[in-house]
Amino acid sequence: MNVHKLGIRKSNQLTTTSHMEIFSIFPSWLLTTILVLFCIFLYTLKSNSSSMVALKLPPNPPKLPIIGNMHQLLGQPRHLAFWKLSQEYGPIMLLNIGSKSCLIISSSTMAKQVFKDQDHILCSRPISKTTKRLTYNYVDAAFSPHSNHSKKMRKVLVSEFMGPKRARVSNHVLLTEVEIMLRSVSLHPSNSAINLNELFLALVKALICKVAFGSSYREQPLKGPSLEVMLDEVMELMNPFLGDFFPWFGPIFDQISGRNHKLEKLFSNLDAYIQTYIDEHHNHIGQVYDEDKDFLHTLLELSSTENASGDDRLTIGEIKSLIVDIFLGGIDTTFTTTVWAMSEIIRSPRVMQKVQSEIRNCAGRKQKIDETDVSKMTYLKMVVKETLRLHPPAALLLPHESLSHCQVGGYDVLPETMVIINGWAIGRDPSTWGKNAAEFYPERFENLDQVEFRGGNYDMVPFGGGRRTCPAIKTAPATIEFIIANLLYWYDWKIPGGVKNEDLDMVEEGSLLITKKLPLCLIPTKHIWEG
Ligand code: HEM
Repeated sequence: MNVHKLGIRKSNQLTTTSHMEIFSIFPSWLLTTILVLFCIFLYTLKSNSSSMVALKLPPNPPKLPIIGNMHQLLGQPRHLAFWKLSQEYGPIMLLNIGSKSCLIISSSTMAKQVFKDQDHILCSRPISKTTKRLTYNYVDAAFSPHSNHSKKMRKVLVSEFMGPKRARVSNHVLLTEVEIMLRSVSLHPSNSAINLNELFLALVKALICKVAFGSSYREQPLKGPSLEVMLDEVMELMNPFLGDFFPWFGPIFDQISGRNHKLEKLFSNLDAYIQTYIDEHHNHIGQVYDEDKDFLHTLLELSSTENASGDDRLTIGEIKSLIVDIFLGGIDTTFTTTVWAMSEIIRSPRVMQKVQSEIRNCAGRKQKIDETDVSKMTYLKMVVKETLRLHPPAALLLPHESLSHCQVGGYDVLPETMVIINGWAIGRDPSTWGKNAAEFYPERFENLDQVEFRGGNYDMVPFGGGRRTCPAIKTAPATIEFIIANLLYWYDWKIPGGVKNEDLDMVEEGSLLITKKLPLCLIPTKHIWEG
């Protein structure tokens, strides 16, 4: 009994002592803090798990462990794979590709919510190994995640490359390059086909580079690969690296497969290409009149302490990244659309006849067509619009990314979700465009004045939308109209080999940029005016 009592007492004593010891080691305020923090932790855990339960995520096709939905995208162009899935799962879907969640948008209603209602949240860009490297670690305008810096760079690009200051030069360069193109057509052996892909690529490349580098631009670089070779490599490397989606094992495969090495080599070639122009411009910068300054001159001025201060001053990396932006954003998109436009026109004798007579009537008999003539060519504008509806060169635009949690179409979208807008599917949606959605029919725009590239309804989105809209939304169509107007004014065109117009091959190729698989080769005949 005593022993028992003693035992109890002893154990009580022990307990009391150990409490005392704890209190002596940890002061009471610390223990209280730990207790409060623990309660907050439990509460957060509970509220997180209850909000997880309450989340309403978009429809998600069945997925496999580790790779997620990747197997559903293999072996076909991505815009087609997404479109097929959307037929089953709807205009908003959530796919998992490795570690990334991707929201796939396939209707104008959903696109409107992304570009308008939630634009402030869905305006960022996902990071990837290729874009990070080619943009000098995201100091550019086009591919950087949303930030004050990316906004600043977009402003510089828009005002200095596309703004009114540069418009005069751009127009002059366009006129000159179109003349060069027409001369090369006139020198072509008669009755033989011209490869219009080559013709348009040379024109657009010269146009962008002459506005960027001025008269120092050379068609072939002094050393290293040509710009078009580098652009082809960019397109290949823009396809995601495994490491972008599978951070645990992907980087090893990227290393073994040689993709990392390819990217490094491409970057160093592209960097050297731009550096040559920077060196040349540095050598002459004091000797150039204001009116002769090209884009690169202006950027270099903005990098000097005399002309810019603090945050406004550009670094050499920032300058190079803006040049990369206009190369990647401007050349292939414009030249590919011109090829599609000319292909659709030649395929339909009705459209050809109508657009050609408009062009010839509006311009009348003259030596040169100018911008004012083209501004009157309403049917030609519809033809270019219809081309961009059916063949948006960037079928999936550029991916966006969510900055924080938001809702689209009543579904929850979590932070850091990649948002892919299927511009190709939106432009061909029969619920918007009717039964003849897949047909090339420019007249559909006659009564649809409100369907602008960036109209209120997002029925077609070849230039994207919201704050990341393509800054060339007005200038690029005007350039294409001008090229087509000139080709059709001076020449009549036919397909070689007796192929019927409607049988012209229109097979698509590519995943980021959807090009015509076979080059467009046509025979020109100089137009003879009657009387
Ligand atoms: C037919 C020609 C063109 C088409 C169809 C086109 C299409 C696009 C598309 C779909 C985007 C992504 C928009 C988004 O994320 O929502 C984009 C962005 C961009 N484009 Fe274009 N583009 C064309 C011509 C050009 C040209 C000529 C340039 C410059 C010389 C250019 C520069 C850019 C830039 C800098 C961006 C990034 C804008 C940003 O993220 O803020 N594009 N373009």
